[in-house]
Amino acid sequence: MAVRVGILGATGAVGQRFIQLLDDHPTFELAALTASEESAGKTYAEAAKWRVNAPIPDEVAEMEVGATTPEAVPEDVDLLFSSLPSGVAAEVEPKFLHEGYVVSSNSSNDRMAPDVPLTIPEVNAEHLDLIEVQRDERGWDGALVKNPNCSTITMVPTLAALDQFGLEEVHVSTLQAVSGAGYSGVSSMEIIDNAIPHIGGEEDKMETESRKLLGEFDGVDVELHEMEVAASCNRIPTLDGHLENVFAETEDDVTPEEAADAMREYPGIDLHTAPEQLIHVFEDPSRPQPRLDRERGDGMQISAGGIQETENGLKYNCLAHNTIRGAAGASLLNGELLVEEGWV
Ligand SMILES: NC(=O)C1=CN([C@@H]2O[C@H](COP(=O)(O)OP(=O)(O)OC[C@H]3O[C@@H](n4cnc5c(N)ncnc54)[C@H](OP(=O)(O)O)[C@@H]3O)[C@@H](O)[C@H]2O)C=CC1
Ligand SMILES: N[C@@H](CC(=O)OP(=O)(O)O)C(=O)O
Repeated sequence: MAVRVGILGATGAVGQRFIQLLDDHPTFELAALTASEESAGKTYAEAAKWRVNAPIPDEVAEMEVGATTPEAVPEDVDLLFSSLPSGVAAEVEPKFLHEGYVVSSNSSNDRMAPDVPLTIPEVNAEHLDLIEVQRDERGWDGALVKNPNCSTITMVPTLAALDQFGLEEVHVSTLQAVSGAGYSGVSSMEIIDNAIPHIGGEEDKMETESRKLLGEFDGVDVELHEMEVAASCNRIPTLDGHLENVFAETEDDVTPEEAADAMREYPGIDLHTAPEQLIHVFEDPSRPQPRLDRERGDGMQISAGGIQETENGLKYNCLAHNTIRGAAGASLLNGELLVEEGWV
């Protein structure tokens, strides 16, 4: 049976990716679109500055955009995807949760809240049971689930694969695409012929969210993973696809071959939007590259390569599409997991 879904913040860059990914989805039927007061009342085609390189699906172009309030969303909508600016989401999402909506959110507010599941379905699906705790503590009939930050989600599946060797310390340096900052986030004069060695708040997100994602859930709390994570985040002039250089220290000795096997064999999940193989490992040390590899698995696969031994562990590179696996695709996959596990 079809699951009726809506998108909060549907006109934005991530909202547009949701629309692209929901087109022809086998179970999700798009039934509501919301945005700011400025867009409310317009058709989607009038309200959205469409920038995806495929046309707006015909049936979506003519849909009316509503205000981002529970009253503007039909009651029979089962699941909401949220891609609002985090300040707006912090104010608005709780209103929907009080009204009983289940919200799969990409916005960064509440990701580290102890009673909010922060999930990558292939990595820590069991954290979803935090919803019980959340409902008890907040009195919500609905449920709030978050996906991690785009740079975090690029690295964490590779770390999950290496955790069997005892992760102790992780250093990561990122080369992040401009789409991560949104359409007007970085001006062309700032970024062409340049690199910017600072992205506000990003390093802290990578250092904390990764430890929650790999943390142990005991049925009540998530105990953060003990590894130390230090991140350095940089913006470079690519359009999509975050590339990261990771240095991982492990308790046990691990060869590059063992690490590559662990990544290749890390299990995927049987959900519509999930790639068949979660991590693709390149032998060619010059891969992965953003332009060549970001679309692998329809933008949902993680790529890794250049795995080498260091004194205390390994170094390697990884890459993912930041607005698909790192944003809309991540929320969509969490939505599919919520349905699969019976929360919707
Ligand atoms: N993981 C990643 O790579 C990325 C994550 N993100 C995160 O996703 C979220 C959305 O980002 P992005 O799509 O780039 O943002 P945009 O600015 O492109 O879109 C924001 C959306 O929110 C709506 N909106 C803005 N203000 C309000 C308001 N006061 N009330 C209701 N709706 C409002 C906008 O509507 P309107 O068109 O009417 O203004 C629009 O639909 C952010 O939290 C961002 O940090 C973003 C990019 C990439
Ligand atoms: N900060 C990310 C994008 C982003 O918006 O992240 P978050 O979902 O944590 O707000 C980038 O610039 O590439």
